[in-house]
Amino acid sequence: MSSRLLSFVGRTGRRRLMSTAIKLTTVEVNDKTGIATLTMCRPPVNGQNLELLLDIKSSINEIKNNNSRGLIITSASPKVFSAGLDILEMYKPDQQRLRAVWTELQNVWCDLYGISVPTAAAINGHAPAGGCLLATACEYRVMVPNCIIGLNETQLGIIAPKWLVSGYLNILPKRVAERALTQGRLFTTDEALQEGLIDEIANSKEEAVDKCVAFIGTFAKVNPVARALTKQQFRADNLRQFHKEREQDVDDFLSLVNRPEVQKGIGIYLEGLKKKANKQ
Ligand SMILES: CCCCCCCCCCCC/C=C/CC(=O)SCCNC(=O)CCNC(=O)[C@H](O)C(C)(C)COP(=O)(O)OP(=O)(O)OC[C@H]1O[C@@H](n2cnc3c(N)ncnc32)[C@H](O)[C@@H]1OP(=O)(O)O
Repeated sequence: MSSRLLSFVGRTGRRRLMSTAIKLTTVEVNDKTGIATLTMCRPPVNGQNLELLLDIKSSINEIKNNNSRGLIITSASPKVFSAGLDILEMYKPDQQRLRAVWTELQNVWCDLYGISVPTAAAINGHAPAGGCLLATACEYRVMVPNCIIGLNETQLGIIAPKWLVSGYLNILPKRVAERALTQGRLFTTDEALQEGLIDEIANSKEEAVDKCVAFIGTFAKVNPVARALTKQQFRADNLRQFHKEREQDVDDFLSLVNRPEVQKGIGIYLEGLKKKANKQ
């Protein structure tokens, strides 16, 4: 939850500042289906800063505890599912906050990847890097046309750690994954469908959500405990490996981000993003 200062004029005519908590995610449970929709609401691109990651984690936990029959993750932004980590968190960073950001990204991934209920991503816009991470942690993906999805880290001169890649490897044949990762390839919606990175295309967010609901509905007659244990069996090795390496992974991330040449690269990358946005 992020807190913001709201200014208002009170009865005395004096301006007051009030700190309010603003949630960057919402959870809506459909009474009929019992399926929870987790929506990311951090405009313009759902950049994953510390507060968004904390809110995603708390929403996943809420869904774990409210007996929902499934989880759909989507975005309130009209064009972007999530642009991945908020690059501003990595530029001239506060060290403690940077550590917390990466730790919370890890937490979000392992909570979403490991949750027992069926999960699906209604990818209603672009999903590079950390956006792709969220989508590939789910069991099913439906995407709108003319968008991009993929792990582009090598294009940025950085290496995606093993746990970040493991969702990819669950979905894509090893050969396709290796090539895509070494190229830092971003797939168009059509390419993603062709390679199996997404399961279906939908013409709108609503249709994408409906298709996710239909996927989760395929488990209606399956014993939920048997389903959950089977899912766990498939995912346990990746999670075990992740828990072994997670602390080292945070240290590696910090030392990478703090390198002067990486800081310089991030600065240039941010400038490029801003220039591109200003041209539009
Ligand atoms: C050497 C450089 C490296 C940079 C990272 C180094 C980190 C090292 C650590 C290793 C860790 C490995 C794991 C990383 C996981 C990640 O998630 S890294 C994040 C990678 N994400 C991206 O590369 C996506 C960049 N964004 C885009 O490609 C596009 O914005 C979009 C396709 C998602 C959407 O396009 P569009 O709808 O046209 O919006 P824009 O006009 O581009 O953007 C609007 C607005 O948002 C700002 N913005 C976009 N993405 C980010 C972001 N990830 N973080 C922060 N801000 C972002 C963009 O600058 C615009 O802002 P203004 O309107 O100009 O203020």
